[in-house]
Amino acid sequence: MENYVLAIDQGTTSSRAMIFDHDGQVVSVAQKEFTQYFPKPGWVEHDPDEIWGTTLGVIADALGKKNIKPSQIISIGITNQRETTVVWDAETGEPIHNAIVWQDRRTASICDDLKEAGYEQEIKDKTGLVVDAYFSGTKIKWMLDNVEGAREKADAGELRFGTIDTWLIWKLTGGNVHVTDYTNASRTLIYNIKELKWDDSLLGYLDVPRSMLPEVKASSEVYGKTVDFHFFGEEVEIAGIAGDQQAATFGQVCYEKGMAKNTYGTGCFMLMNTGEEAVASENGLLTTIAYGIDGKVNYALEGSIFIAGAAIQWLRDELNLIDNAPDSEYFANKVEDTGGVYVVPAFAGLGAPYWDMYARGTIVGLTRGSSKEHLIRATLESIAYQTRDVLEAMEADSGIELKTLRVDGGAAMNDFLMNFQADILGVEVERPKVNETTALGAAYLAGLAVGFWDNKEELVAKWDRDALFVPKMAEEKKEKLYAGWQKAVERAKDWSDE
Ligand SMILES: Nc1ncnc2c1ncn2[C@@H]1O[C@H](COP(=O)(O)OP(=O)(O)O)[C@@H](O)[C@H]1O
Ligand SMILES: O=P(O)(O)OC[C@H](O)CO
Repeated sequence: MENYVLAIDQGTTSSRAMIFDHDGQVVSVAQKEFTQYFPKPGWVEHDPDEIWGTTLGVIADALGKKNIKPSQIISIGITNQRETTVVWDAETGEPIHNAIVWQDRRTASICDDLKEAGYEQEIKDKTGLVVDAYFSGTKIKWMLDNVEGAREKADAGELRFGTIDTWLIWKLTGGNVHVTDYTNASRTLIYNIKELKWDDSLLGYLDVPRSMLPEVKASSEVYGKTVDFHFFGEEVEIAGIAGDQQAATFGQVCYEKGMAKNTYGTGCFMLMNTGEEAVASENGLLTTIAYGIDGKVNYALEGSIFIAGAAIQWLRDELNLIDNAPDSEYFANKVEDTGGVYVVPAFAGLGAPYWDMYARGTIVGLTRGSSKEHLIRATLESIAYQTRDVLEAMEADSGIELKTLRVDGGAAMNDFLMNFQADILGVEVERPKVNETTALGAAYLAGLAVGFWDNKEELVAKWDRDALFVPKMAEEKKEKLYAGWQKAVERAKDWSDE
């Protein structure tokens, strides 16, 4: 009977299970959306139990659809929305609060306090991150300070913290294993990415007790086994962990220094492998761990864009301009251009390279003739412009001029967007046949750990191109359009005073 690797891809809006064969092809997939809670403007929460429930559900569905027995699953890889923070009671396993999601802005004032106290440079030097509400550290502090009794319990060693990988592994192993990997730890604001350890000074600044923290491991090794009860009678090894953007980098086989990928999902995240060197950014990017495998750690420069595909969901759900995301391509193609309209989707502030927690969404350039089609096209184009902002920073920081950008994720299926992306970057854009590179990367990590695949070279040979988008736009037009975008961004900055 054939063996497979199971990848669990726990994303911002849905949980997915994907089963891969030895060729790296998707054999079965199941997906379930879950509830997004917006208790106040700028706040975003998930229910950790619903995340767990949907995860178990999609595993069962993916197996059931193709009649695959759990005994055929050789190992499990986990990849996850990053930074999203869960704190639970070690004894009961009950979360003390909803998960605070990466997009949540409630801790902006904690970040301001850290900056005022003069910790910004030290935090950047140690963690590779900027001080922003995006990362887990301030979210942990908020929970300990605001949930009744939490601080006392944390001080007594009775609470556990985890990003979503850690939470799922805790549940899958029946509360036996409390781990994370380098990539997820590197998003917390409390982990020293050069010394590879939780940092006592940073923990002190945020009042986070060390007893809450998971053990940090490589991205590809056996962490533990599922308990029988949850995994339908089988104990299966959990053998891969990576944050979703790092997993996509691994699935896109960007193993060489200078290779980069951009994933167009809820947000948009470009990562460039910088090899074994942690390159400090001078231009508003993050330095992060790409993966840790075979006793070595590879670093990446990252440009994190908070809102990309989510802006298309906004067109669909809030403005009711389209019935589904792919329709955006149809409407965008009905007009020659946006008629001068720019949409800056700073719904959750602006991430790289601006890092403005107080920016908010803006539409500029409207005239009496502006139409639904113009607005839809401008929203799609905003994803490409944000990517150019990040690419410029990345080329400046790395000194590497990118020839080709590998793309993936839901919105990378939009050919209009990919053509415009190539045009506005002046760089070729290539899309692989397996667009689910996030899950694929997690599967590769889990498969390598148990010998299902031998080495990275074997994986490189499996990468196959679906489409190549070549830049065609005249230089002058490209730069004029981009200058308009930069002007629009200025209008979105520093808007909210909450
Ligand atoms: N054809 C499309 N054109 C534009 N956006 C799309 C298209 N298909 C999906 N999307 C957007 O991509 C996102 C889903 O991509 P996915 O990779 O599943 O994201 P995530 O893992 O963040 O949930 C949604 O925000 C959706 O609006
Ligand atoms: O769930 P995604 O794919 O939108 O990814 C979210 C990122 O990990 C946030 O850092």
